[in-house]
Amino acid sequence: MAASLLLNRVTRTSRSISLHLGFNPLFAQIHGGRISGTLFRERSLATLAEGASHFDEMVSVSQRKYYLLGGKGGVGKTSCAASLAVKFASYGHPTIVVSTDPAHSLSDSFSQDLSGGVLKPVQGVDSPLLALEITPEKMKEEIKKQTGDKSVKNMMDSMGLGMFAGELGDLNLEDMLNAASPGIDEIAAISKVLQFMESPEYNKFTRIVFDTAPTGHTLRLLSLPDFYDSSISKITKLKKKITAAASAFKGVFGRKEIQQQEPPNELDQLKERMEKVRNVFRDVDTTEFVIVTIPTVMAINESSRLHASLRKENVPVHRLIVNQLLPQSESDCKLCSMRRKEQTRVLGLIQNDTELSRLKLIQSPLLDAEIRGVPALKFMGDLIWK
Ligand SMILES: Nc1ncnc2c1ncn2[C@@H]1O[C@H](COP(=O)(O)OP(=O)(O)OP(=O)(O)O)[C@@H](O)[C@H]1O
Repeated sequence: MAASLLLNRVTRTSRSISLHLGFNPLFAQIHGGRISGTLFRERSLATLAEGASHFDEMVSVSQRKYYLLGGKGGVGKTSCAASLAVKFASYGHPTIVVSTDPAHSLSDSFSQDLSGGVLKPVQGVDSPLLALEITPEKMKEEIKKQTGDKSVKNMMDSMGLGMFAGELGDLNLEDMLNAASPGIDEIAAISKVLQFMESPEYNKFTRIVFDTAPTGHTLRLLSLPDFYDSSISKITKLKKKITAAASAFKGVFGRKEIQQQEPPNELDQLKERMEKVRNVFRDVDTTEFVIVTIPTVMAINESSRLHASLRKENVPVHRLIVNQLLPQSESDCKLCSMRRKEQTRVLGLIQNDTELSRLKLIQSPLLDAEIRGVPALKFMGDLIWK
């Protein structure tokens, strides 16, 4: 799309952007020069272009791909995830974008109501693009229904089978589900998404983009499937013991033996879905975690630790977005030039960081307006995903 046409669409449809247009260096760059008396050098664009994302690789495969975007709070995860989803859709991939952050901002980012915990079509995109803001409370209820409302120990006690409860150690599902645990919110969310994925009506969606919660939550998300898996295994083992005990008890009183091979129950299904989550996270052919950061020492350090943890968990990571980079300008205020110097220094730190230097660096400029609405996301997407 011609830059001027895009600019017109942004101006028409995104009030917040158009209010700032006359002062936006990037929009100015697109027009090749002078706006509001400010001249922007051609080399600004050249510098930004160096940090290409190799989007052709991301878009070319027709099989389904999962992209998880994560990083420190407020760095631009939602904006990058939403812009990627819009870009995939505009390249013909039916796409779903899912927020697993309990503090959702997809609706704000798209400037549309996407709340309610159900998949909703995003307006203003040519190909199918659905968005989902996961409602953790709904999902917790669902898990509780599957595992029972009581703690496992209480349940065993009330059944007069307390002697088996030791098998479970300190496991208390109710506490686990009620704890203010973002990891559980996340895993519940992803498990819910997998449920959607299993349904044939969603088969056609070839790109699934996750806007994840800030770093700490996401790391818990990655380790939780294993925790759930072992917990569920314990419960299943216990259930088998109880079934065997009940069977012996009934046998003594001349009742028919309970069949040893039961059909899969809800716990088994939950376990299966946990395994799927774990496998999806680690599958190099289908999944990629994109780290989003900003050019500050603190954010870079956190991103480096995030990458180390993801690597340890065998989660595929190939790209690092450094967002909110100040574009070059000849007429800099003192603050801008000091910040730019600092940002250049931080980019140097990335190059020397043993974790982050392995990644493809994507440089994303700081725009002088909030990125809200599909036209603005398209604009941002064209700068990042190329
Ligand atoms: N490159 C950019 N230029 C200008 N504004 C930006 C840029 N990237 C993000 N923003 C703005 O910064 C704010 C935070 O962005 P966003 O919601 O995408 O971050 P986040 O990492 O998802 O935040 P949270 O951790 O709170 O979910 C938004 O107002 C967004 O429009």
